[in-house]
Amino acid sequence: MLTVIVHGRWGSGGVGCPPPADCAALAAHCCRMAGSCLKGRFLSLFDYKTEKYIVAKNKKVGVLYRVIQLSIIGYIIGWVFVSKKGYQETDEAIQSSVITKLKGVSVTNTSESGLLVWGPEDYVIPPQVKTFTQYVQTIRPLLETEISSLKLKCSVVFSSGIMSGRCLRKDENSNGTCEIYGWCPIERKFKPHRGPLLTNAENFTIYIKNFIQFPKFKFSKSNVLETSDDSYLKKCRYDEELHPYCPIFRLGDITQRARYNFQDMSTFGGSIGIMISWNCDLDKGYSHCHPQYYFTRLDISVSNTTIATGFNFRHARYFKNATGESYRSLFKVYGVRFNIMVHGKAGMFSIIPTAINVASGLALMGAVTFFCDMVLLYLMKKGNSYRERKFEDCRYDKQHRSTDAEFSFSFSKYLGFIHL
Ligand SMILES: Nc1ncnc2c1ncn2[C@@H]1O[C@H](COP(=O)(O)OP(=O)(O)OP(=O)(O)O)[C@@H](O)[C@H]1O
Repeated sequence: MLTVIVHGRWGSGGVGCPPPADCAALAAHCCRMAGSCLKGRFLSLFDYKTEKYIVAKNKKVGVLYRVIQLSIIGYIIGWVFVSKKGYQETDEAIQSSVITKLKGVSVTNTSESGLLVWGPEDYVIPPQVKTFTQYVQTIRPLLETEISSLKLKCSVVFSSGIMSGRCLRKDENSNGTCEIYGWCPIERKFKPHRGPLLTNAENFTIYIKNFIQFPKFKFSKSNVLETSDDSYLKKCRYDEELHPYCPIFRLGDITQRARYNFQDMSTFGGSIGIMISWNCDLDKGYSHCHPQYYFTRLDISVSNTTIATGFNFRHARYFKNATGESYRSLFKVYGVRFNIMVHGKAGMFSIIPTAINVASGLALMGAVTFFCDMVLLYLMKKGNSYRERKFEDCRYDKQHRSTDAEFSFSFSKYLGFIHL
C-alpha cells in the first residue's frame, strides 16, 4: 500500500502564504463567508476519506513484498495458529495429586543377618517429609525412656557420640580412651555389596496414581485408563507402544528408559525423575487428554565428574530381647529414589486470544508495506521519481481559498492522523 502524504500550510506568513494585503482581503472574505465556511467544515466531517494508492511497477520490490507477505501469512497460520494454537486460552495452573504403591518380594541371606524376607513394608521408606517426621516421633519416646537403663556407654578411640567426660583404660603405656554415650557396637564401615542385595528388585512394580485438575476449565482426570475391566491393573505393565495408559511400571524398565542400568544404579543408589506431562487440547474432548511419561536420572551432572552421585541414608529397626533390653539394627541403605513431577497445560478455544493474534498478524502485514516503501524510496535507483509521486505538496491556492480538501487535510493533520 503506497499512500500519498499531503503536506500543506494554513495561516499567515511563511512560504505559500499570500501577501498581507491579500490576507486582509481574504480575512474579510472569510468573515463574509463565515456562515458558509463553518457549515462546509461541519459537513466535511461526514465525508468519507479514502487512501490513494500508487502502483509501483518495480518487479524487485513487488517480489520482495509478496515473499515477506507469504512468510508472515505462513508464520501466522502455521506457527501461531496451528503449532502454538493461538486461538486457545490456556491454563497451566494445574492442581495435582500423586499416590504411589510398590509391590514385590525379595529374600536375602547374609552372614550378618541370616535369611530375611523383604516386602514393600520393609524396603519402601516413605519419601514425604511428613511421613518421616511421624516415624521419628514414634521412636523418640522409646530412646528417651530407655536410654538411662541401657548400657549405652561405649569406649572407643574414634567415634561420634556424646562424651561422658571419663577416661578409660588409662595405664602407664597409653593415655587411655574417652568414654562416649552411644549405641554399641559402633557402626562398622562396609563397602556396599556389588549389585542389588534384593536381587530381583528390578522386577518390583510401582503403581503411580495421578489426579489432575484445570480449575479454569473445571476439568479433572486421572492417569488410570477408564475401563470396565477390573483385572486390567493386575495384568498391565506400562509400555509406550502397547499400554501407554497403564500406570504400573517395572523398576528395571524405568531405569532403562532413563538410559541407566538398574544393577549399576543399585550399588550406590541414585535418583530417578518421573515426569508426568499432561498436554490437553480440550477442544478435542475429554478422551483425548492423556498423560505422557518421561524418565531421567537426576543425581548426575553433564561433566560426569561429580562426587555427589548416588543416594543412601541410615535407617534403624528397634526391638527388645527376652529380658526387656532394647536393641536396634542399623542399616545404611542404598536405594533408588523416585521423584515424581507433574506438569500440565490445557487449552480451549476463546475469542479473545483469537482476536489478539489476528490483529497482531494484520499489524505485521502493515509493517511489510512500510518496509517495502523504504526499499522503494531509498534503495532503488529510481527512488527519487517514486518519491515525487508519493509525496505531493499541496500549497495554498488563491483560486481555491478554502476548499474542502484543504480543510480535510488540516483537520486530519491536527488530529494527528498519520497514515503509512
Ligand atoms: N505396585 C503394583 N504393582 C502391580 N499391581 C499393583 C500395584 N499396586 C496396585 N496394584 C494393583 O492395582 C489394583 C488397584 O490397586 P489399589 O491400590 O487401588 O487397590 P487395592 O485393592 O488396595 O490393592 P492391593 O490391596 O492389591 O494393594 C489392584 O488390583 C492391585 O493389586
